[in-house]
Amino acid sequence: MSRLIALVPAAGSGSRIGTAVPKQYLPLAGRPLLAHTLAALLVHPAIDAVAVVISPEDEWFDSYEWPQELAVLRCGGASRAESVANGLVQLALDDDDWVLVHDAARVGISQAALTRLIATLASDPVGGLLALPVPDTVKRGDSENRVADTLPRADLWLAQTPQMFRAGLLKQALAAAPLAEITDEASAIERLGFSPRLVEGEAGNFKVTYPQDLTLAEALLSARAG
Ligand SMILES: Nc1ccn([C@@H]2O[C@H](COP(=O)(O)OP(=O)(O)OP(=O)(O)O)[C@@H](O)[C@H]2O)c(=O)n1
Ligand SMILES: C[C@](O)(CO)[C@H](O)COP(=O)(O)O
Repeated sequence: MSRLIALVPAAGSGSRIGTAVPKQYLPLAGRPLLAHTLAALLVHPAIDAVAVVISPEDEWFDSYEWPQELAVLRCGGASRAESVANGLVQLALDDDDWVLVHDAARVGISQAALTRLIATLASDPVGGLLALPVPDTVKRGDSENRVADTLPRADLWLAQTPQMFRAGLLKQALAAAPLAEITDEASAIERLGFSPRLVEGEAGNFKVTYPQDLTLAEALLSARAG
């Protein structure tokens, strides 16, 4: 029987948030940011195991206590895609196993969104991702920040994570892709000619990217804690 393994890339530097402490270890509602993301995955009943990819140079991870069942892979690479590809190599996976890749920085992932993704993709031949239909009018800008035109948005979605694919297909896709150009798993799969399924995500599953996102994330997590 195939398994479902969550893989969390957490080897980034958080350059856009610009803090001395790397983004994944910033304190958020009483715990390092990464701990919230891992906790959401570890409690989901359909997920068999959770692995985190950290940088080989990481000097922070060992300062905290982590759940014993967490697999820690110290093989992060120069880009997110490289960290995911390296992590997949380290895990002993069957080609049929599902891999659910989720950004450490998306702390707001809910159990309901995880269940929706996993249930929708269980019988899908390709796999897919959480994504949000674009809610605003979309403008293309020119080099002087003036509007060049307004784009039709009916078919536009904002890609979130988790992104869930069979291990064999994902490994093949990442091995064939120019990793420096790949910003998510789905785009590597697309390059093989497949069309990943879009499953409706949620606004709370945003990626903590800029300093102001921390306030939002803290409010979301505190509200959920009750
Ligand atoms: N070489 C890298 C770069 C990113 N990531 C991870 O990929 C996720 C999404 O990346 P992003 O939010 O862009 O994080 P950073 O790369 O840390 O941020 P920035 O781009 O602002 O430097 C994060 O959980 C991050 O830790 C990773 O594992 N390895
Ligand atoms: C994978 C991702 O979260 C999808 O939106 C996103 O591409 C990762 O962030 P980055 O800024 O591209 O590293």
